[in-house]
Amino acid sequence: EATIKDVTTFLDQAEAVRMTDSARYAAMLTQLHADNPPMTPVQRWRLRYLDAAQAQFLGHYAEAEKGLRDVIDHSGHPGLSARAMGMLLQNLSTNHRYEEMFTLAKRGVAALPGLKDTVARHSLLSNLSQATNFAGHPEIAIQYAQMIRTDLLPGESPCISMAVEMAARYTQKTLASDSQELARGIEACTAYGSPVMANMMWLTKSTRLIEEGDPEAGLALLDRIAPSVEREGYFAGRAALYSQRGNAYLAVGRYDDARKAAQAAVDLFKPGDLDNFLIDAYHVLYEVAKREKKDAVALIYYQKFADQERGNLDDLSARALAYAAVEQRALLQGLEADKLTQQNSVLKLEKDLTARAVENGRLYIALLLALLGSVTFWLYRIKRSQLRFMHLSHHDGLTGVLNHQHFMTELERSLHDLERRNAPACLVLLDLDHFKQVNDTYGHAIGDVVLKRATATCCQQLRRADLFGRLGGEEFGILLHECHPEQGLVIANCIRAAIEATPVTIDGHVVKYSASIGVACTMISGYGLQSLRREADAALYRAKGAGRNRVMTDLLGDGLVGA
Ligand SMILES: Nc1nc2c(ncn2[C@@H]2O[C@H](COP(=O)(O)OP(=O)(O)OP(=O)(O)O)[C@@H](O)[C@H]2O)c(=O)[nH]1
Repeated sequence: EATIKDVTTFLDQAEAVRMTDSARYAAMLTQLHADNPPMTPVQRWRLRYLDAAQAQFLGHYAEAEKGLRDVIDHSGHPGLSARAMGMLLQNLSTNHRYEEMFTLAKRGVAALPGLKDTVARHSLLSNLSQATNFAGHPEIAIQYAQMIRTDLLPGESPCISMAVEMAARYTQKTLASDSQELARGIEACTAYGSPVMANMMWLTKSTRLIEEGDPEAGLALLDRIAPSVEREGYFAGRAALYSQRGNAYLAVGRYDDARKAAQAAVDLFKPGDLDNFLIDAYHVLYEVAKREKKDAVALIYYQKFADQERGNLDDLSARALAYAAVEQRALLQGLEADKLTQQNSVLKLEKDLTARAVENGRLYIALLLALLGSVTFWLYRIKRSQLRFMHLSHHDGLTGVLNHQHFMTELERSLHDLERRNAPACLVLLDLDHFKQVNDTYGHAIGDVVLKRATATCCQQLRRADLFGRLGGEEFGILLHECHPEQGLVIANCIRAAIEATPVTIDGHVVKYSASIGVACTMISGYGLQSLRREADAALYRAKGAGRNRVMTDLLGDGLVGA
């Protein structure tokens, strides 16, 4: 043996002879393991697959299954995994694990569309074809087989597709021994160099010949292919060869040969095995024993034959049931998926609706808040303008103190209040002196400034509780709360002095001015508004008359304070 130079090439070569030269294939695998050259992960997975294939070929099913499942689940190589699936289908079928087999077949069908590797595709399709044929659906098996043929590249052999199609046609009972397709299939596989598959079709042909009533021709054919079947060592081929021979010998009356052939078939199997070929073999053994009048032996073989046939019938229905179960499950899963999608869309709709309701709710709240805000704002503005109007209607526009009307109203209210509490107060009337002259000399605008300044000066002398108002023109009124006449006189004089001491300076002009003040107090003139006002007016009049810039009161004895 030459040393392995390129592992991939070596693996390719091994795979190429797998179906055509079993012995060489086995030798190549042995060499690869012995040399153990360095390998890439993909090369290792290929070897794992090829080892599993060999284990399966030799009937070591558990070992084969382990390797194949490993490749399917862990190689991460779609082509290799598809081929492993195909081989595992055969494995499971041989071991009557039909539900697992059809479940795997479903997985294979699902993997088909994404499978670019044509070799892997064809391998998977051919195994799917065999699996469905086995399940009693040869019509679907034929379709899978034909899918391979329409997919063939120029120069590629139709051998495999023909072989699986012929198997399905046999199940369908639409195949005659002299069928053109069968002849073409045998031709294709012979040309392809696959004696294993050519032999299986030869065996189908011999079966049909015997069934059609020509056991001589069947026997001749079996004798012709026997060396090749033996050489290839394919288990199913040998079992078919021996049991067919048994049938043919029985049909031509060569009982001894028939018994030997049938026994050879039985010997291939282990006790407890169930197989189609065993039905035929035991049937032959029973018939031979019966014809040789060995009744006890015949009875034993009849029992075996009956067991096999019943087992086979059970197996047939088990396959059909398993197939149906897997189909049903797939259908159910589809329905479940549909239902889930529907439920999901309903849930989504509900979620959308809820979200929208929440959104709407939020919008309403926002609108309400905005409305409330604007109402509050408007209320505030209305209130503010109301207050402003009130202020405007109660105060003098130029000086900011109470206007005449409001001063009089407040004065009356205060006097009532003071009277009730028996508290003293003084009414002060103040009139700027010769104000006409100020206006005439400096103009009206400066007259206004003087009025404002005089007001501000007065305010500085007053307490919070005191009332201060402009009675008109340059005349002002002040109510001094909680104030005795002597106090009133002092405060009035302070105001007068402050006004005199605070001239207005405008554009370099110093505008001097003064005020005359009349004071009337409740302790002398009483709480009556009219009398108090009258007395204060009289005092003011007296102040003017006495030369202005002075304070006069209603005090008896006319105690006057001059400037
Ligand atoms: N600048 C200005 N002048 C005013 C205002 N209201 C009244 N007057 C003026 O105040 C002057 C009042 O003059 P009179 O009543 O003759 O008295 P007076 O000149 O102050 O003389 P006596 O009161 O006798 O000292 C008038 O010339 C009015 O036009 C005002 O709001 N602004």
